Amino acid sequence: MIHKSPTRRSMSRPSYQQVPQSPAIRSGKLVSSVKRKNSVTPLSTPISVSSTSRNRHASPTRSSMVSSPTRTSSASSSRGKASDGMVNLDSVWQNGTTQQYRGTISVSIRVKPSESRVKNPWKIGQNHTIAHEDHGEFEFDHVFHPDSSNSEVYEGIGKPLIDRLFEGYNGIIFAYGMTGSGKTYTMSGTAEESGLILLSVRQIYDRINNEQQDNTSLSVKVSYLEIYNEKIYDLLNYPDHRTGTSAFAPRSSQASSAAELQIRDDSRNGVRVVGLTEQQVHTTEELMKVISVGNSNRRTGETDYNARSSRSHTIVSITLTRTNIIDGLDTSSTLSLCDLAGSEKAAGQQERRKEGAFINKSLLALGTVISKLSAGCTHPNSHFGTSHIPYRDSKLTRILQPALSGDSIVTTICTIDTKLDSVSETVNTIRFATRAKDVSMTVRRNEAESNNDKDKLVNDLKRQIDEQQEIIWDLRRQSGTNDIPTTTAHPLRHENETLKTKLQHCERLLDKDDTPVQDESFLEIVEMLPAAIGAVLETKIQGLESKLREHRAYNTLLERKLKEAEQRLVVEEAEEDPMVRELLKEQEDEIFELRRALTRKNKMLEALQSAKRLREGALRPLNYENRNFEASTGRK
Ligand SMILES: Nc1ncnc2c1ncn2[C@@H]1O[C@H](COP(=O)(O)OP(=O)(O)OP(=O)(O)O)[C@@H](O)[C@H]1O
Repeated sequence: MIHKSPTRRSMSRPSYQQVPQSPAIRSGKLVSSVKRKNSVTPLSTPISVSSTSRNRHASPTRSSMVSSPTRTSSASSSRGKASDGMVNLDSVWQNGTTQQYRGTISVSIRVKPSESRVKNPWKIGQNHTIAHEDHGEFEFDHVFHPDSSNSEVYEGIGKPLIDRLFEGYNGIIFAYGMTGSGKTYTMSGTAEESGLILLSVRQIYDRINNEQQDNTSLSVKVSYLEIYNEKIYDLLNYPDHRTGTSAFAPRSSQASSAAELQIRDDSRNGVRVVGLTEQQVHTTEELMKVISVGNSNRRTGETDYNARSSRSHTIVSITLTRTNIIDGLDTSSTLSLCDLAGSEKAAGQQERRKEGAFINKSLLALGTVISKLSAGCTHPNSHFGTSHIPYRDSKLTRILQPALSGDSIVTTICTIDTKLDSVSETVNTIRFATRAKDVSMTVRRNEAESNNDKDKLVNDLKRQIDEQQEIIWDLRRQSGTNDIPTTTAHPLRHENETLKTKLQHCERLLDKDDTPVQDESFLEIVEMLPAAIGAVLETKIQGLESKLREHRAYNTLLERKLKEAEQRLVVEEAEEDPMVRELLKEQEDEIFELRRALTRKNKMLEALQSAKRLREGALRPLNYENRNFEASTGRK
């Protein structure tokens, strides 16, 4: 049995009382890190409006969403905290002219009524706590009992956000929970009981009608989109949309007739869904009629837990613009109401299985983003650094990126079913809620902007587009093609890589003095260069080669001289030695003696030869006739 509060709570104002910490809260296995003493109750923050601010629209870059542990401690300091647990005004001031909202994501749990008579392991405490026998106790901004009405939920989480909307803040409420747990019931309601969307719209028009002043005009626009199987559709722009409440049209015919919309980065809003229609509406009835048309186009189907289950995530965005007729200044703020598709275990039907896979994937992406934000990944002083937040992992997180990055006050209503067979899904939802509660944010109020500001912005953007277009054309001209087909992009990239490696190799070769210029890679690169550069490079190389030759020749000369010098040195060194000197002297004497002996021998030889000639002359008379004959003929 679910433990109910003895008396139905009065919802005339949100209950933000300080709840004493029960020991059970700390002993639970899954204890929420949200401690009342540190908790900032965002939507109860009384913020007054400065009418003098003229800054431009708040952009996600100027706001931030950070992990609460570091933020809440300062936000909930005694200076900033009022006696009822609310945050005091001075904790939300950044400087004299600009207002900022500071707090954690507001997280509430709504428990679906159960008809089961079986003993229930869940216990609901006084407005803020819920406990499970095995999983422990958890604490949130609100825990709505099974008998709470949509009006009570609206009073608790919707109305404070409408107040912020009129102060110029963007706000988002998203319903999260397993299939059949009551998300659509909460957001859209039934014929008998209005949901948060209708109640919010009523409140918006009530305030518009009460606040219309002579010099201001308030206008409202609405858009309605759906994310189905990771594709975005405009629910207000279906070519064959049907009015009425029956949304059980064949899914395939709906899908084929609707145009898928794309998301683009946008300098002004962070992210933009291109082509999403916005309809101007003037009354509650008109707005609700538009939403009902959108609902008729929404995809629904039967799951094991819900006969009419929403198979897509939907976001209704209501933009309120306040225009000062005298000075033409506009202030716009947007309330987004988001009904997420429900998480579920594997479904039986193939179509449901496919949808379920997309739904679970995007919810997982949302869970990861929330986890990272709660871990303080965006906090500059955190040890997590500025880690990557995977917003791009799904269309849902991409669309929610600006809101989760700090451009909106975020409120989550997590619906749970306490049925026994849903325990694991419910615990998962509670886990998600716990992490979301740990995400704190600083949201800046949208400021007034004039038509002149807008014109300037438009002109700036147009100029940027023109400049970028020019750059694209230049690049295309340089590449010699108007378009590089994606099929050739990969090989080109590969070739580019190879050339880069070769070039590096060549650079290394050129670093060495004795590079053989015939190196294959080197020649290949030179050949590929434009003719003019190739010629210059070749001339340079030839010059280097000739210098190299000169250096080599000079080197040889120097080496020879060095060798000679070394030899001389050896001889000179030897001559210094007395023994060697003695030896040399002896040798010189010997040489002298030998030369003298040789001279003597030569003289002796000459004497002998002369003696021989004399002897021959002495013998000549015996051959007289022969000598006469030789004298008469001239022959010897
Ligand atoms: N708080 C509630 N009080 C009464 N009935 C409820 C409540 N919550 C849900 N229901 C009923 O439970 C059924 C399922 O609810 P609902 O369609 O809102 O679930 P859901 O979470 O949107 O599911 P899905 O993710 O499958 O779309 C509906 O018949 C709805 O009327």
